[in-house]
Amino acid sequence: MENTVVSASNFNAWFGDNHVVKDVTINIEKNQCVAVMGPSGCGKTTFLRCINRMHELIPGATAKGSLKLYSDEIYTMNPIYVRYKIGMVFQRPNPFPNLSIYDNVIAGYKLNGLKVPKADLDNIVQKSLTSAALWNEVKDSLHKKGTFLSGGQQQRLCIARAIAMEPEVILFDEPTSALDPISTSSVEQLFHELKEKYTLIIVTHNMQQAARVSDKTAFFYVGELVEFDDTKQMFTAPSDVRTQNYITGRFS
Ligand SMILES: Nc1ncnc2c1ncn2[C@@H]1O[C@H](COP(=O)(O)OP(=O)(O)OP(=O)(O)O)[C@@H](O)[C@H]1O
Repeated sequence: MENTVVSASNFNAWFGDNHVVKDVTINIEKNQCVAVMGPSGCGKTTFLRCINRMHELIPGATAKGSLKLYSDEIYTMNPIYVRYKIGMVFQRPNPFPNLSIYDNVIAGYKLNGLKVPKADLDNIVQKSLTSAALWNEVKDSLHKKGTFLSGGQQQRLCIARAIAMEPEVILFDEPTSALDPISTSSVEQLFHELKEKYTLIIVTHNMQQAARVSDKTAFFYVGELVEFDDTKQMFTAPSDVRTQNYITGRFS
């Protein structure tokens, strides 16, 4: 489909013999916010980590099937390039503790030895922090360590770090589960702004959050993608009894 940014077709992933993502087929469209839900251990994070080639960093982890960014097979692309284009934000904010706010934002450039003129880096830092709704709070302390920020600010700094690489897609793995309600709300607000420019895929255990922020929801169960539909539809009239059981709290 013309608007599809990420697509999987009969995609599978394993840890050794443990088959944890089973024949997943999905098309994710540009500028959508997609929530990925399901009980613990059903393969949500593994699927997310396949999308930016992080799964293979674990010894014994393998994958098979088609997974594309636009029309390119992700598993034949350069993994470093994949991780620029498909950024990731983790459960716990993980700014580099020894780097300043400024250097955290441009860490992807520094770590990969990309030579960019200082004026351009200044511009990237300002633009990325602005897009992550953090610029006004940190513009006078760019050279202080990122770890002095609050948890919510640190998470927005990690979002700015992903944005700095000009991604197409940003993956979020339970991005607010370590944050207080106010920080959670500011990150959720940010999702609405970010999807104007990027495609967002968010693993969340929080159904209210999925309902608040996502356009579409994917429901995983024991490694299978059981249902993928408009979030409203999924929460009001799911088509599969397993989804129904999950959203009504019959299993967690
Ligand atoms: N590093 C690893 N090594 C071996 N097995 C793993 C590893 N990470 C996850 N698994 C296994 O893969 C399966 C899927 O795990 P995954 O983390 O993808 O599930 P999840 O749906 O994201 O769970 P949760 O909601 O609890 O985070 C589980 O059986 C888990 O034990």
